[in-house]
Amino acid sequence: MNRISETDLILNADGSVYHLNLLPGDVAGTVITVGDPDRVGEVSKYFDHIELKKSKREFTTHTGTVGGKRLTVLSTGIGTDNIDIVMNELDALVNIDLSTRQPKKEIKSLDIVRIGTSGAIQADIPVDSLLVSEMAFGMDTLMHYYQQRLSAVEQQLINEFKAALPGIHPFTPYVASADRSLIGLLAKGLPQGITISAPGFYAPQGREVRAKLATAGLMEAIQRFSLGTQHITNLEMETAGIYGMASILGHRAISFNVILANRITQQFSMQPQQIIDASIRQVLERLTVLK
Ligand SMILES: O=P(O)(O)O[C@H]1O[C@H](CO)[C@@H](O)[C@H]1O
Ligand SMILES: O=c1cc[nH]c(=O)[nH]1
Repeated sequence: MNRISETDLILNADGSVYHLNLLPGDVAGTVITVGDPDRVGEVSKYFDHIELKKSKREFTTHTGTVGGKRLTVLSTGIGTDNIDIVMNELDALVNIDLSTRQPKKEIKSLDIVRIGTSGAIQADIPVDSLLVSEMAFGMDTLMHYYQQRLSAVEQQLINEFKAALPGIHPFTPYVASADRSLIGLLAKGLPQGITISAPGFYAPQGREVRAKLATAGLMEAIQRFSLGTQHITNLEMETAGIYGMASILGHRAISFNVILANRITQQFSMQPQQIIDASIRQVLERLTVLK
């Protein structure tokens, strides 16, 4: 195997990975990702013990333990361009020998659990509820730059999307899925859906403030889209990238969406911080089943 060069994988002077600023021992086998750096402390305040706090740019990391289980919570910032960095650098921390710059013989699989906020696009999904992304459409371009092997269902989803929105959506999205075993372990009793990870918060999620939307009817067409009985349930900005990168690198990923807005009923949560806090507690409780 070729040595990975100094410009393909950049390390800081202390040997830490370039953006996350972390060393291999800093990361637990289960990593909770959140978008907002301020949410990292909102998760780690429930840790019994915090062993590490590091920060660089939008990437804040706390590692500690809850009930004897070691956990890392890490902020990704907004968008899948950051997810490209987070997933590659997390993977390098566990699967590349940073001194020899060679991939390790035994490849390790991380459990990556996103706790993010999201807007629902079906009227019957209540504001303040928690929803798990079973699959996700990436409306950005990240996974088009990687070799991605699609399952039959993922390919069908792309085909159906192209057929249902001809000339309405400007390009073909990519699709990626949650890890089935994590869905089985962590999602019991929660609604599941198909998430759209959008490359922006405003027009890419159908919001018109002053700048005009290029395509009338795009959000309505997305809302109507179905694969059998499944619909697109919600919009956010990272899940498809996390699922796509986890799948090609051999990690398990699952994304929990705290529904703060319903775009159809035009409601926004009256108590977002309390709802996010309750969701964090619920997800931490669910994580106790992981080894
Ligand atoms: O609450 P987080 O995790 O940041 O997630 C959602 O909120 C941000 C937009 O406000 C985007 O990152 C979107 O995915
Ligand atoms: O509507 C929403 C709410 C949270 N995050 C998003 O990306 N969209």
